[in-house]
Amino acid sequence: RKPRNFPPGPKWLPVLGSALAVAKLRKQTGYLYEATAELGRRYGPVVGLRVGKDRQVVLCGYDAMKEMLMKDELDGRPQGPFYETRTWGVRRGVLLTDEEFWQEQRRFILRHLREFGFGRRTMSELIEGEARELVLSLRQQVTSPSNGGSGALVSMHNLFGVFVLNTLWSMMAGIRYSADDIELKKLQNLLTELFTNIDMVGCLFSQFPFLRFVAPELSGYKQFIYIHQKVWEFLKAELDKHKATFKPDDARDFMDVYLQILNSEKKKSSFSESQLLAICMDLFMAGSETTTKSLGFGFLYLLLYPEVQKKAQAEIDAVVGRNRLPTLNDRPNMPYMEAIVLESVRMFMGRTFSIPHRALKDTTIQGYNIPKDTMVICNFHCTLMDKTFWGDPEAFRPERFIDSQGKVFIPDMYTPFGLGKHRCMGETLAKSNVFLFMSSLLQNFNFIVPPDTLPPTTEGVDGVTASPQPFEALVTLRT
Ligand code: HEM
Repeated sequence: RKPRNFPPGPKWLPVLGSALAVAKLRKQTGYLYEATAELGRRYGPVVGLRVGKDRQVVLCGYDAMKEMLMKDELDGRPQGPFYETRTWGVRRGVLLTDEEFWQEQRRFILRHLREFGFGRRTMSELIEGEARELVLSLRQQVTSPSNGGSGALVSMHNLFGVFVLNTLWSMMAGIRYSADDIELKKLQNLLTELFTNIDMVGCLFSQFPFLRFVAPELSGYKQFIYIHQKVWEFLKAELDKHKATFKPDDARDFMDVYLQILNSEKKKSSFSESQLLAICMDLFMAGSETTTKSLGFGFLYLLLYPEVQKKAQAEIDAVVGRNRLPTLNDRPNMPYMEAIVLESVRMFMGRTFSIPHRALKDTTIQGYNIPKDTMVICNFHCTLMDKTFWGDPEAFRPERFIDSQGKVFIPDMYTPFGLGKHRCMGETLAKSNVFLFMSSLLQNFNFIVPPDTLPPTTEGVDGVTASPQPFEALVTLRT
């Protein structure tokens, strides 16, 4: 039964709820974000759904999103097998936990990651180092005699993964992976596969939990467990190495600081070894896929909009020159590059949702009743790709973020990192990564659509977060 004054939406059928209506629209439009945006056009900016056991509210407008993100009683995260199985039966980590447990852990992570550079000068140096490695590795490919020294065909959508992860992992665990690390590559491929097969609102086995037992493979349960086990084993091996070399008075990275707390008598009950592994898993997942895909979409559009590439290169030449790589200190003087970063993230997040929230008690959004335990999620497509607001949302036009004085201007409607207390913890790191990786590459190389091939499609691959479809660029050295 629909609760009284619940947000409007498609009819609820027994057992399935509105699952069929959503699935039909998804088939027609190709994407879950498009399907729910269509429901927003039909029913208004607050759409009420039931998918299997889950009561879901999808927000399709800025006012509704802002109201939700700023309300404490909507700061919960969903519960159920999907959110518990990933950490072996109890919700742990920081991405999908709530209330006191989450507050304590979020505060601790932010405070201590800062000690190792997060948001500080050391972080810029780390990213600059990774950008340098990326440029060197691409230069080797481009100038390789096997390519006749005249450029190389480079697979762009997965070029950045390891370099992006290294900027976070150096602070978390003091580790820098090589771009050819087979184990890490395997793990990243598994994660990409997982992210393609589930949605931000869950998947078949989370909405119809009995399917775990009757159709473990078909419902995605088996794959979900397998991939989480692999990630867990990978992180556990790193933790074991840390424990073997741990010195109580000499914390080398975040893992060590956490181990210090675990060894101390004063530790609070939310701290445990499995919580440390869950934090690592959350940051691993939240930190690398998002930034990598923003870079992927960014370069895809730079291929499609060569004039944007030229304008960016002119700014880089004027501010940085060619004798050194860009640094974060150059950023205030490079509004066009900054605008390209904002536009790349818009193109990525405009194809996806926020992380789901949960009502901690009965409340309202835009006058509709939201009963306790309802899942509430923002459809960022409706704000970041809103035609009425942006005019030409499908176009890659960094100029939209530059005001008449040539300064960067960010409208309120631009909220790809969320708002309120759950706001993304990695916003500064992510934007700095995209800025330095893009500007360092554009300073040194030209990226064009390979001759005799069609330009890459802007159609993404649906999933938890959208990815660009695999595409290649012909990369040549700038002369
Ligand atoms: C372009 C890159 C990124 C985008 C667009 C992005 C976006 C978001 C969004 C929309 C949320 C959800 C806010 C909410 O639930 O209300 C979030 C949460 C989060 N992000 Fe990011 N993110 C990015 C990169 C990163 C990076 C690099 C990290 C690594 C430190 C990170 C760590 C997190 C964490 C831990 C949360 C959960 C925060 C909480 O619930 O308290 N993100 N992010």
